[in-house]
Amino acid sequence: MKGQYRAAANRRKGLPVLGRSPHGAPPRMLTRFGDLFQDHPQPMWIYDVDTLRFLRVNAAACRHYGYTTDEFLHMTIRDIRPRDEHARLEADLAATAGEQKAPQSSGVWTHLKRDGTPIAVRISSHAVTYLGHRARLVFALDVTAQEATERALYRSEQLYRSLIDTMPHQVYWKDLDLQYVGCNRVFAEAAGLDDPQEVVGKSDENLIWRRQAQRMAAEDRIVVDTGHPLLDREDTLTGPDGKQRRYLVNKLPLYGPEGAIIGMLGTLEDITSRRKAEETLRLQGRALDASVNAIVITRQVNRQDVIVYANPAFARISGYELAEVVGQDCRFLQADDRDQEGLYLLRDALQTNREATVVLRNYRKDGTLFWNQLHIAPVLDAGGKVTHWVGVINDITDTMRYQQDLEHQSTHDALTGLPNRNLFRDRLDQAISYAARYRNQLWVVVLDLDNFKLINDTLGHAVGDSLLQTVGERLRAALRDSDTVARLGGDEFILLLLDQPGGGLSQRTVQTILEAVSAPMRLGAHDLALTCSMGVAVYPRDGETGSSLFKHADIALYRAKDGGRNQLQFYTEEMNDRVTERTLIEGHLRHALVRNEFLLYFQPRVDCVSGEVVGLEALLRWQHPELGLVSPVRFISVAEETGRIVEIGEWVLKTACLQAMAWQQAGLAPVPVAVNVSARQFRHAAFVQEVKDALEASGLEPRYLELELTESVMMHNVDVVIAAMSQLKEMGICLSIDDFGTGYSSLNYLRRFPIDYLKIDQSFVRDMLDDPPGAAIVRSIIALGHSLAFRIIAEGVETPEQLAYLKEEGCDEIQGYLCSRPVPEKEAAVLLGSER
Ligand SMILES: Nc1nc2c(ncn2[C@@H]2O[C@@H]3COP(=O)(O)O[C@H]4[C@@H](O)[C@H](n5cnc6c(=O)[nH]c(N)nc65)O[C@@H]4COP(=O)(O)O[C@H]3[C@H]2O)c(=O)[nH]1
Repeated sequence: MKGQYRAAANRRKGLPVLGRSPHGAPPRMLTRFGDLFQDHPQPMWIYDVDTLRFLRVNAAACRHYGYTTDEFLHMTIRDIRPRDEHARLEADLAATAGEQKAPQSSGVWTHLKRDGTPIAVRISSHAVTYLGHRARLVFALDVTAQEATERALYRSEQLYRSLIDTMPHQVYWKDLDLQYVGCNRVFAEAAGLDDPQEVVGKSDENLIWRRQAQRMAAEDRIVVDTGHPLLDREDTLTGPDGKQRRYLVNKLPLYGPEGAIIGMLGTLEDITSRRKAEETLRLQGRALDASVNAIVITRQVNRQDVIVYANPAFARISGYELAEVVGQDCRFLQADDRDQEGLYLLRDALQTNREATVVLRNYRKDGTLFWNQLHIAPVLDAGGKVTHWVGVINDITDTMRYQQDLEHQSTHDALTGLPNRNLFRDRLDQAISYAARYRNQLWVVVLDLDNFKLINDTLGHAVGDSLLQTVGERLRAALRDSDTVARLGGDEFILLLLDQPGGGLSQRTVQTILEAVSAPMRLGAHDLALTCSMGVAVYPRDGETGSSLFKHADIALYRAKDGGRNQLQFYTEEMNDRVTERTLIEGHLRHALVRNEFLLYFQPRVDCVSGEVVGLEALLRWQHPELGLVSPVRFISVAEETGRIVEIGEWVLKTACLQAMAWQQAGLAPVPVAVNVSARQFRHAAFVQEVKDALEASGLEPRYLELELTESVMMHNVDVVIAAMSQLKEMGICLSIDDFGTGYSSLNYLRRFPIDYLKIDQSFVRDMLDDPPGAAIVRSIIALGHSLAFRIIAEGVETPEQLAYLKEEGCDEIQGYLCSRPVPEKEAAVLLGSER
């Protein structure tokens, strides 16, 4: 009873109830044990192996865990464990399920105090039977603090190890014998070792850089002996691949806890790539500096492209000192010249981060222009973002100047510097579209210098050239800035006159130009008075396109020249008709010879004194099936222009000779036949031979052939002409100058030519009786002609009064309607027959 009471009391006190003695009284030993259990400073408890319920806990357990004994006795050993340890607990319980009596350690566990604080507890236990329960007595040693220290120590060691290992540099440490005590992973790798531990106990002689070992040892020795560190020294060492690598070496003394040097710590930084990169940078920098192209690097700052670098070539090209431009926006290079196509392209490239090449007008510090072919390229960072722009400036001023020169040459006349035909056409086309929009007029004036060829041939090309230059300058000066004067080539100029508000176009405008050209000019030793002929076509009346205005002005010019030069002609529709007719004639003329459409008429020449027929002039006629009998006035000039006159002339020569011979053979009076020879025909190389052939073929004696040449024949290649004339003269052929007075040969000039007759042009004869100066000209031609021993023939004599006057003035022969019109061969034969 007493024992039962005591057990109950003990239970109430939380004392262990270890079972009863077989006699029912609590054994003394248990009581002692109970005290020991209860008072033990280490937490202890007994739990039921089947229910896991606490059966007894000691005071230290209550203190440590914060539960009362009662609370413990209502709990299981699961309740003092965090959830995540439950599985481990079950596994442990299963493993210790046997009735091992021996104490068992089951390691360190996490328990929870009543307030939830986790603690690390080392558990050891052994099986007991407690009050009939299968139970375990548990000793719980709180190792939380110890664990924390160990963990911290472990972590610190780990940290230190990983710190050293993650360092990009090689780290090693040696003892006083200069043997390696440790190193990091990088060092081990560089030394060709698999693990840092392998270095321990080794010296440099055992490692791959053994050749440099002695030198390294000497350095190390200084550090450990003197305590002086060796800092930032560059060295070349053998790398794991056997290649030489560049290192930055640091060596420091290592001190022990007592402050004595116990070894040394070394670091090696592999700077091979850095040095290579530096070398590359140095070379690139040098290349930038030495580049002939200016190079600029910019960076965007506040939406401005600010220069951060410019090379010396930039300073040379731009004239700016580098210090002046760094920090500046590149815009200053364009000054105020902002409206440039290149700038728009540049802006676009900058906005879209594209490379681009543009041409810009830039200005040097001194304000002079230079053409810049700029290539820009973005510089990207590792993330692909544009950080800078590189600009390569190429000074293409010379190229541009050359291009401009070429362009100028292709659009301007080299001699006068005036626009040429191409540029004129451009301007004309532009002016037409402007005039069309504003309903304005514009005038196209083709201008041709009269007798320029004569001046050029007689005074030389140098005089001719300066004459053209002077005319060019005068024309330019006579025109307004808005007008254009261009040189078409030779002595032909073309003007484009614009109708301007307050300055309308009038004949007076063109008259001013005419006067500007004809003002006397002195070229070297020569005083010249020049005249010109002009043809005008007016937009829109005479044409709405450049080419029609061109063509019509040209037609008008022809008319001006035809009309006796030194005049101005406005284009008319009728002129176009003439051109149309020329085209028609030209077409038909092609077939005239082969179709045998030519024939000759003859006009007698009569001696003024005797009244006898002293010669016949052969005059060409063209009998065309559609055009009828075509006058030579209509077709000779066309034949001359097309060159067809050569073969036609040859036909005339042959036919005239044959006819003259036929008349002679028919017993008619043998008189010379005069044949007209055009300048172009005469210049033909085979002309003299053709004459010989015609005489031979007909059998006509040369003295019965006369050749009528115009003054123009004598204006070119004078020596060649004289030589040909002399040959003809030697053959016995007579030569005459036709239409004398209309050309520009002076009588003095004529002296050089072997001529027999001068034929006074009919225009003088026609007017001489009504026009005293005309009569004076006729008189002087006769007088001067005679003084040079020429015979004088007057052409176009129609009236007895004219004949009387001419006779009185001593004219030798006449030709004209007064005697006879040109007549066909049969009628001519009659005239000759009547002479007999
Ligand atoms: N008003 C007027 N006219 C008169 C009178 N007497 C003669 N005529 C015309 O005056 C022209 C004289 O010939 P030309 O001065 O050599 O002028 C010639 C000559 O330069 C050229 N021509 C004619 N035949 C030939 C030829 O075979 N070869 C070359 N190259 N030219 C030719 O054509 C020109 C014109 O020839 P045609 O029409 O035959 O015109 C002829 C003749 O019909 C007159 O009293 N009054």
